[in-house]
Amino acid sequence: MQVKEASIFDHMGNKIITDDREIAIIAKMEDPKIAILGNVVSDEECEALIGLSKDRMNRSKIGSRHEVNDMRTSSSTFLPENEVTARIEKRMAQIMNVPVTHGEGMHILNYQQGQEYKAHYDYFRAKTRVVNNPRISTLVLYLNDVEEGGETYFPHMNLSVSPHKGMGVYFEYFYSDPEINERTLHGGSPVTAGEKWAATMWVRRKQYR
Ligand SMILES: O=C(O)CCC(=O)C(=O)O
Ligand SMILES: [Fe+2]
Repeated sequence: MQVKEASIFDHMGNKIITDDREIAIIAKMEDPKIAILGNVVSDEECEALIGLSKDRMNRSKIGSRHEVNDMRTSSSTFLPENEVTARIEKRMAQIMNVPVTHGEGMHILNYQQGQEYKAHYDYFRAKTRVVNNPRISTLVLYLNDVEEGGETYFPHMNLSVSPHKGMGVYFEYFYSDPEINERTLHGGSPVTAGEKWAATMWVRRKQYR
């Protein structure tokens, strides 16, 4: 008998009620669970996060050697904790149904026209050693309306999520069936007009901070 694997994102109904905001569940799919969410952050919060990031952006680094790579041409920064980031991280943790201390913090991404993040996995695929505290889930928030392009796409799922200010996409990849995890391959399509601002929270299985 095929037993359906459990999701941590076990919200029922059309909305998620957090301490300070009602989040809309716009769409979801299973195996892997992917959910499109609305009303995650207010316009003011989006603008505050962009404002806090503007002077901190660095060319994104990826991988354990932290090399600049064509995989990710965007700029990014981890925001230090303050009142705004703490409030939003707490909300993101409630949406993701995990303790906030399991989150890596809020990672802000900026894509200028032509920039992209090629298809990748958010989980670590160490072949030589077991990962002690693996990543299990991701929530990407869109902080502005992108004129054209900049979708988050999942090539194995034939799914592409358009970036709209205040909305987000959740997905998880801790399934015991590796094939399900591999379906979370995703990327940020090139921005073809305008720019894109996004905030990512990656969550670990155990406490991280
Ligand atoms: O920018 C996006 O749409 C995707 C971002 C992403 O994949 C990540 O931050 O891990
Ligand atoms: Fe990612």
